[in-house]
Amino acid sequence: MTHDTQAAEAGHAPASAAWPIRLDGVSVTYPNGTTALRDVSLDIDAGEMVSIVGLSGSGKSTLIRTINGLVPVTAGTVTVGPHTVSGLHGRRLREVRGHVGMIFQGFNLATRVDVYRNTLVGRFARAGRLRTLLGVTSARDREVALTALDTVGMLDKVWSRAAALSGGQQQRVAIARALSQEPSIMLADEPVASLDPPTAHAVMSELERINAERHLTVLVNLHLMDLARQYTRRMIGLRDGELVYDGPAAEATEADFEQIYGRRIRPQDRLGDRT
Ligand SMILES: Nc1ncnc2c1ncn2[C@@H]1O[C@H](COP(=O)(O)OP(=O)(O)OP(=O)(O)O)[C@@H](O)[C@H]1O
Repeated sequence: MTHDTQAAEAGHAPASAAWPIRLDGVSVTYPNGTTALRDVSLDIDAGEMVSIVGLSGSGKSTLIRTINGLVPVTAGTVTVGPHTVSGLHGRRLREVRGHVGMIFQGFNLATRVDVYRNTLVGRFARAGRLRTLLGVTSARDREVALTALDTVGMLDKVWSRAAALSGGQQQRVAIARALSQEPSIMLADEPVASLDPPTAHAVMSELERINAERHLTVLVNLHLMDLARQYTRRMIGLRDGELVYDGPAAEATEADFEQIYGRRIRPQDRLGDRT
């Protein structure tokens, strides 16, 4: 009997397998007329960890948000695993989102609530409306949430209020919340932009480890190219909504930097190396 069959027989959803991501000719124009993505096509394999770099306003957030349907596409198609996201609405879109974990620059935790309950929220991402409304959790929900906290080294803070944690600790809890979903894809929108350099490295290392250990597809927006080089093998560069680089991060040259950022590299473009 497989692990998944055992899990299904025990009455709970099996852990998810990683999903690939495909964008095919995707353009996004917001209702105010701003075009944020222009004819972007890319393929990300299941289990890959890929960074997206570019200046503020280049379209990084928009790209990531098309993947879980937070931003509708104007043209083209977005496919995640077996689902075409573009065109989905309502319950079917919510179902797909349940498989996509998301981490934000500002952590988005309920700061007055303890770490445990913040993490358990991830378990409701794939639950029915009634169970979510009633807030009913199973023994497995509690176990998955606590395991996720253990994975990111936050188990000893389980009863702390989120507001009492440092930025780096809050981002770890946000990662644990996303892991509690047992996601097939993890999207991270500038996850380290609010953190000091050592903490930024620690959080990036965490994402790198989760990608390797769980074989989870990870897509991470970064505005600093040196972080992309240090933590991801493949880097995508956006400039004014256009894909201008897609290749090995380590091999990106100063000329590639200029192509993506439209200017020469400056000292403030580097966070510094991991220790
Ligand atoms: N909801 C929105 N309505 C209208 N325009 C938007 C909206 N969201 C983003 N934009 C515009 O779309 C373009 C791309 O923005 P986006 O946030 O995707 O870029 P980004 O590279 O993630 O930048 P940042 O790091 O500053 O968020 C910008 O010109 C931005 O002003």
